[in-house]
Amino acid sequence: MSQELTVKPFSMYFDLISGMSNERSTTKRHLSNMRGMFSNGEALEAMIEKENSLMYEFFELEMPEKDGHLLFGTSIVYPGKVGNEYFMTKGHFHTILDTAEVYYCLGGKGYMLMENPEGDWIAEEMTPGKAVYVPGRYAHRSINVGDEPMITFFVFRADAGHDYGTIETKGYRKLIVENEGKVEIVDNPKWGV
Ligand SMILES: O=P(O)(O)OC[C@H]1O[C@](O)(CO)[C@@H](O)[C@@H]1O
Ligand SMILES: [Fe+2]
Repeated sequence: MSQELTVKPFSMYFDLISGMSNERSTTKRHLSNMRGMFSNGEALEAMIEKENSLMYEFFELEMPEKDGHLLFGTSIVYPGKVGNEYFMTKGHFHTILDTAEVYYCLGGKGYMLMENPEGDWIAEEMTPGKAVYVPGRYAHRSINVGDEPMITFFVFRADAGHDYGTIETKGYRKLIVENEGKVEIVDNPKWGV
């Protein structure tokens, strides 16, 4: 029997407020997993020394990595800042670059920051009820600019894969920072360096 026929219909419960499910455990990314991702590396190290707290967590279902399957789950980004930069996910391109993803915001306030290799970028605001379409070719990163956890539900092609290398080496073209109490999108001075 081919692999794709082995997945039976199933359902999974997610709490609408917390985004959590009691049916699985989450993948967790603590401050120490985010080394190299923030412009102020010293601020990050100082925070880690005090407490290596949780920055975000998400459900990673096990699905056959084959076209035709979809992978879904929730992601919870906690509030906070490293220096003046808001807590965020690492961000990634899909390994199969031309595969899209949908995010639906359940709670909190933030942005989906997207950019493609051609240099186009956009920061789409995420508030409860907002669905964001991330087209193929766009790297995507969730950024929490509020005081509450930012919770999203996501769906993407199960074989899309995660390419972290490009972001880890080049960074993002834009940063989302706090400046005098306001959210600002600024150029990343270290981009591509
Ligand atoms: O892969 P990152 O950038 O660490 O962010 C994790 C999020 O991205 C996803 O891979 C979905 O694109 C989720 O599994 C998770 O919510
Ligand atoms: Fe993705």
